[in-house]
Amino acid sequence: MTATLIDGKAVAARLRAGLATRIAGLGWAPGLVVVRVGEDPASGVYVRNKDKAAREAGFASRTRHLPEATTEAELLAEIAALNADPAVDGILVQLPLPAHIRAEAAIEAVDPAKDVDGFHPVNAGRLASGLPGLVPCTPRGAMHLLAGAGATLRGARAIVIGRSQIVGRPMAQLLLGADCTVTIAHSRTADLPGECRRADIVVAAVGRPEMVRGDWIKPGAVVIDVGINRLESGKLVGDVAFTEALPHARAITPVPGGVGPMTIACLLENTLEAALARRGA
Ligand SMILES: NC(=O)C1=CN([C@@H]2O[C@H](COP(=O)(O)OP(=O)(O)OC[C@H]3O[C@@H](n4cnc5c(N)ncnc54)[C@H](OP(=O)(O)O)[C@@H]3O)[C@@H](O)[C@H]2O)C=CC1
Ligand SMILES: Nc1nc(=O)c2c([nH]1)NC[C@@H]1CN(c3ccc(C(=O)N[C@@H](CCC(=O)O)C(=O)O)cc3)C=[N+]21
Repeated sequence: MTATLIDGKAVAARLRAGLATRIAGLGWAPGLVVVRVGEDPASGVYVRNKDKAAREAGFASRTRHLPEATTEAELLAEIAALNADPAVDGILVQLPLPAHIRAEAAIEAVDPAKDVDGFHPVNAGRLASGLPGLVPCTPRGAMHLLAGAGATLRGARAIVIGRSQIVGRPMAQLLLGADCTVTIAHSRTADLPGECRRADIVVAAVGRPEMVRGDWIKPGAVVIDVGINRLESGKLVGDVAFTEALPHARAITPVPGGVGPMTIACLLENTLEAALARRGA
């Protein structure tokens, strides 16, 4: 067997085109503001890509770039102003923030109704309670890819490797909501290869290049590789040893071109949803 490639770039392009069509029919533009503080170099690229994708789909998108020396109080005041601005439907505070600002404080300052990252504890709590709310973009994108790959979720054994607030935990909640039997693995998990070998669905969100080896993949499993790791050579690789996994998996996402583009498309999907909900449309 050799795995089918799950083309996240193509699925994301279709999703964005669908959003563009819906926005063109609205007669008004949903507003997205990305707040960037300081000069984290990777953030520069991500923020530009988000802004470009948002504009192309017809959103009113702008980036608020604050200097590295911005205090936590100043950032919170900026977020409060965006919360109060009726033209703003979605607010994303780009992470990482400078070390002198507490990320939790910034996340909790965002109006949950405008929290298009889905990171606010109100939205995390809604997800964990099975209630509607804004869902984090990367896990949401991963669910779209699983659906597109025709993966059977009900009753399937799924493993999520990683338990971060932004990827692992919400991913596990979404899989649980889709009736998977979910294992959440992390750095203290005993026998990670053994846990992985039982799984019909593998979601790797660790941040360790090619940690998941080919012989950890159950024959016919569907593999979603969230990891984005830049090697010293400059090459981007995932958390899964891609070439090794190919003969075992039924379908697998590449890095790049897998989950990453879906994260941006789902940010736009969340922004449209937030806009429609806020405006009672
Ligand atoms: N494609 C996309 O759009 C996105 C990609 N990413 C990428 O996804 C990856 C994960 O991101 P994020 O969740 O923010 O990372 P975090 O560093 O916040 O979390 C990593 C998780 O992996 C676990 N872990 C670390 N080492 C091991 C190990 N040896 N075995 C098992 N588990 C381990 C940690 O466990 P513990 O909790 O015990 O410390 C932790 O739960 C990164 O490569 C990141 O770049 C992130 C966001 C979006
Ligand atoms: N508040 C906040 N929300 C986020 O969602 C958030 C964040 N902060 N901080 C950083 C991480 C990372 N992230 C990515 C988005 C797109 C790609 C992406 O488009 N990747 C492409 C290109 C990769 C490349 O060439 O660099 C791909 O995988 O094909 C990757 C990673 C969002 N994040």
